Amino acid sequence: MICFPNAKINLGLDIVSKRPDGYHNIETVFYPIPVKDALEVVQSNESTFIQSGIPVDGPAEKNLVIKALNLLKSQYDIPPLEVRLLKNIPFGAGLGGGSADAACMLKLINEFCSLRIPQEHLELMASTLGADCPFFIRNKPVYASGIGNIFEPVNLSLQDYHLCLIKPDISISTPEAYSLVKPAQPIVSLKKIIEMPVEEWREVMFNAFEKSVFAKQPVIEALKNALYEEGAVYASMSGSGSSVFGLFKKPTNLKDQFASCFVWEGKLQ
Ligand SMILES: C[C@](O)(CO)[C@H](O)COP(=O)(O)OP(=O)(O)OC[C@H]1O[C@@H](n2ccc(N)nc2=O)[C@H](O)[C@@H]1O
Ligand SMILES: Nc1ncnc2c1ncn2[C@@H]1O[C@H](COP(=O)(O)OP(=O)(O)OP(=O)(O)O)[C@@H](O)[C@H]1O
Repeated sequence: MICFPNAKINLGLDIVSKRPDGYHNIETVFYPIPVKDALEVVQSNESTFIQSGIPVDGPAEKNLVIKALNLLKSQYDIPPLEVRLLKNIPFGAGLGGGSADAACMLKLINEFCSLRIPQEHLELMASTLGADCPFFIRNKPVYASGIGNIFEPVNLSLQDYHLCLIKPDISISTPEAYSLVKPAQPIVSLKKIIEMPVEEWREVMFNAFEKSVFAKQPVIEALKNALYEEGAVYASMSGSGSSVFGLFKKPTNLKDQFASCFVWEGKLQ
């Protein structure tokens, strides 16, 4: 059985407060994007893990896919499986690729082994694997609060827009990015801002990580500015970086211009 874990972008992100557990309450809008890994499970005599594409550092048991499998194994009877992961989504990018893989693994095994775990329970299990993980169980545009795990539907479709996503050869550590931001209650909630026309987002919507990440890595800010110069209606860093994205009314062809970066261009769904 095979599935294709997709990445996300954050449309706006406020870091509202620091919690006693060290995490931060945030508000953001998650939007799924069609940049995808491939994840396959096959019944086997022994448990194996084969990883290809962009190499993920560390041993198999540290991979979020295997962490998700081991979490299920601790609660359910799962036969030995061969797991294959083809990694295309860059990490250290703010695209939630590892979380997407973990959430897809939970859903895949739920189906493959007919475990019948309800969605709410899958979301709870996912939240133990990472703050971004529960979103990928739903994988629909949502307004998120809490640590990014409390969801409300948003009436938002970007199907008419073309996405240009650029990840420079820089990785950002998520804990470090959080530690550099002073939390603040937003003046206007993102819940209201997201209802405005996309053309107005540039003036009112922002990602609270940008200021400190741009100060440390000015290249990322330069990429965002370049997207506006190319005609983006809205451009932003995603999550804690280092990727930036632009929403365009027309298809873009910027691969050659940013040849040293990972670039993905295509229509949103
Ligand atoms: C930046 C975002 O991608 C925005 O969607 C997420 O908030 C990050 O989510 P994630 O990578 O799944 O985060 P986790 O793997 O759970 O946490 C990594 C580290 O990030 C920090 N962290 C994460 C999420 C959050 N709401 N507050 C935090 O302070 C914590 O230091 C934590 O130890
Ligand atoms: N399946 C996986 N895919 C990607 N990274 C993984 C995976 N499993 C474990 N990791 C580890 O997670 C780290 C990447 O996490 P990180 O949070 O920086 O990346 P991200 O997927 O871009 O998400 P974020 O949106 O939180 O930035 C990698 O350095 C790697 O060691």
